[in-house]
Amino acid sequence: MLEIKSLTKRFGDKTAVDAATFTVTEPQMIGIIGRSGAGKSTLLRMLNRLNDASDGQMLYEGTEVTRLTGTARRAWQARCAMIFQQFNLVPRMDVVSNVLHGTLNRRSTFATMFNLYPQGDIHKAIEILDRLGIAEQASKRAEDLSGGQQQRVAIARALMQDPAIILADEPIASLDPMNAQIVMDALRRIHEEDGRMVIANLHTLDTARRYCDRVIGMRDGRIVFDGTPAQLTTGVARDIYGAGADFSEAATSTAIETLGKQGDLAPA
Ligand SMILES: Nc1ncnc2c1ncn2[C@@H]1O[C@H](COP(=O)(O)OP(=O)(O)OP(=O)(O)O)[C@@H](O)[C@H]1O
Repeated sequence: MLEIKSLTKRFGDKTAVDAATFTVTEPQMIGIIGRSGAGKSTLLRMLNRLNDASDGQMLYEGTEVTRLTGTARRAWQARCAMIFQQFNLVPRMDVVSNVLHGTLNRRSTFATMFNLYPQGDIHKAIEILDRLGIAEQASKRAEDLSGGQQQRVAIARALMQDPAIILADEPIASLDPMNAQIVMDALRRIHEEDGRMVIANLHTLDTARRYCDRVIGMRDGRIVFDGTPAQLTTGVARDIYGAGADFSEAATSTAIETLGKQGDLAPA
């Protein structure tokens, strides 16, 4: 169980996240939506302990994550792996080595210096790449892959840590609609098949509706909606985005929906 209690982040006199409070009792796939600057990335970065909270608490299975330091903090960062909009791979390194980087925090400095990976880890990395449909890219340099393939490598690197939670910060914002769908499908499958919690910042409403069990809406640092996609009416969405009567859901939509409607790809 993940409990977030009044989690707050201030940068100077700017409150980026203002007393965020929510509980996740079972592994769900959660989408966080809101306009640019609403505090979505800051919230995710606090969950992963990349940013320290200014106030509030976060507990996972009863442990106060907000207080962890040193090795315990790094162990937490492995339990909740993070993926980013820009993939954050090492561009000139081959795909499988990028994936094996996901094991860095449990390897000795010596092994890291000489790029020594246990055979078991190499097999595991290939298996994960295979599961994500990109095993044949294993020996290529990361920079030679498409954006969608690179994001799947980043997901594979996250899975190497066997995380309980995957945090995804705008995972499809740089992708074309087809690759966006492939990446979201992969995250959904990982959630369903492995029972991992997925919390994703999404810049489009339709993606959150389509893939998530639960949607959290943020506005000006505060959580202003927490419910199911069905409860996310156009009126609620208008409030979250702080839009006027002329608000159109299409304005927050990527072409994923359009693609689905055209019947080019089966809906997830
Ligand atoms: N390191 C920082 N220093 C100062 N202010 C920051 C910092 N990081 C974020 N902020 C501010 O905090 C607020 C929330 O930013 P955040 O990036 O969390 O929003 P967001 O909802 O993820 O937006 P976007 O979708 O554009 O990334 C913004 O006003 C931003 O300018």
